[in-house]
Amino acid sequence: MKVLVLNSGSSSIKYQLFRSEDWTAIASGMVARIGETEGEMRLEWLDADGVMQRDQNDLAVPSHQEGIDFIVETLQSHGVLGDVSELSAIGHRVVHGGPHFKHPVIVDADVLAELHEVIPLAPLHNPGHLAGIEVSRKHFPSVPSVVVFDTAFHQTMPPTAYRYAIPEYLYTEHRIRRYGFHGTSHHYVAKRAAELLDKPLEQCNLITMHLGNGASASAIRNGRCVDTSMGLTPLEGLMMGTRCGDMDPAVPIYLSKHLGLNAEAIDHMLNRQSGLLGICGVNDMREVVRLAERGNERAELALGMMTHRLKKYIGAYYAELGAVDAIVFTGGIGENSAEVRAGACAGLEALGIELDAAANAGRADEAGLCISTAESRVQLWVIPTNEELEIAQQTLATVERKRR
Ligand SMILES: Nc1ncnc2c1ncn2[C@@H]1O[C@H](COP(=O)(O)OP(=O)(O)O)[C@@H](O)[C@H]1O
Ligand SMILES: CC(=O)OP(=O)(O)O
Ligand SMILES: [Mg+2]
Repeated sequence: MKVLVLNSGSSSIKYQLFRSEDWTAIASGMVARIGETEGEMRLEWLDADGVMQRDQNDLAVPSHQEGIDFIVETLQSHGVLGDVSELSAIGHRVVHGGPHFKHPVIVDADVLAELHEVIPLAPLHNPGHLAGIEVSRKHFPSVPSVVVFDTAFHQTMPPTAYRYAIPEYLYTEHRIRRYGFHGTSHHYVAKRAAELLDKPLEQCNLITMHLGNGASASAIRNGRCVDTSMGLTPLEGLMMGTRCGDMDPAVPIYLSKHLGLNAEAIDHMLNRQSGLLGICGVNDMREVVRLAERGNERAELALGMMTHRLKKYIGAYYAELGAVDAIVFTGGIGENSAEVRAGACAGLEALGIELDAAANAGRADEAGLCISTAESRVQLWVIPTNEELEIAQQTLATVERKRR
């Protein structure tokens, strides 16, 4: 049997098709630059002889709807999806589950209505997710769709970590609190770290750093999340590609009062024009590092700001946890940028955090890469995330629980 996973982001859709017997990815790919004049489409799949095939083009993809139509049609035209009766379920990443969703659920009319309600809490992400669900229900009306939430793993946080120090009714009536995101990824790498540490997850204290376009850190005590850096929305916490992360909450008030910006303009500025992009004009970390190496001062500052804040969160979460078995780096930046990892760990030797520079220069594959010295009290690991695999496994488990 097969499980298809759609991970629709703000401007891209990543997908993988798994064979559930052994969780082999039999197809994977992405549609990116949705809404731009040139798109980017990549597909890799195993053909009938088990040989990996590739296809790519740069045709424009006007919307998420068309992107998903395109994915399904491409999979079908290459014979990868085959007989629809072989598809057990479709798993969808949903960034914000709001206050209601603590576990994955099978989509029905009530679930769809609740998802529409939480769109304002994740405006960059949730509209794309809904398009994904609607289009896959159109193509495969008989196949259950399951939604897996980024917020779910963080539901174990205590109120001391998830409440904001604002009037109580904002929480009780409006559910304004810290939710946290990238939970599927934090959970996946935490499980992998436990395997690598050779301990049950329930006995591991970890700090996990998911550093992609969006970035967040989590403090994990005995395998459960006790704090995370993102908040009501994915804007709080670390500095990101285009998002500002932490700052004085008076800044938006100042922008409104003294620069005359309305809510829409402030939202756009802080979500899409800030972060690395706001400081040095580019948001791709590869480009930031290249510019910084050539002595570009704005890029040096952007890199320095990002690693300064990573270090602050490592220190804060270390203090919260009291003892830390390992710090895990993942996401496009965490998996690939030795500069960012080195900057985040520099000067933390007194905390028992010792980076091995030669190991840090290596490449992490699925097995994970240990980048701490043998003496380091806290192990440092690079562990590639696989949100799609985690979603596929939770999707199948959800459908099977329903059948029983
Ligand atoms: N070799 C690399 N060195 C540094 N940064 C990288 C490298 N490869 C990818 N990245 C960065 O990873 C980020 C994207 O991360 P990813 O996890 O793929 O994003 P998303 O949040 O969209 O899933 C980009 O900032 C990109 O520059
Ligand atoms: C929640 C979030 O920030 O997701 P992404 O990193 O995919 O943008
Ligand atoms: Mg991501």
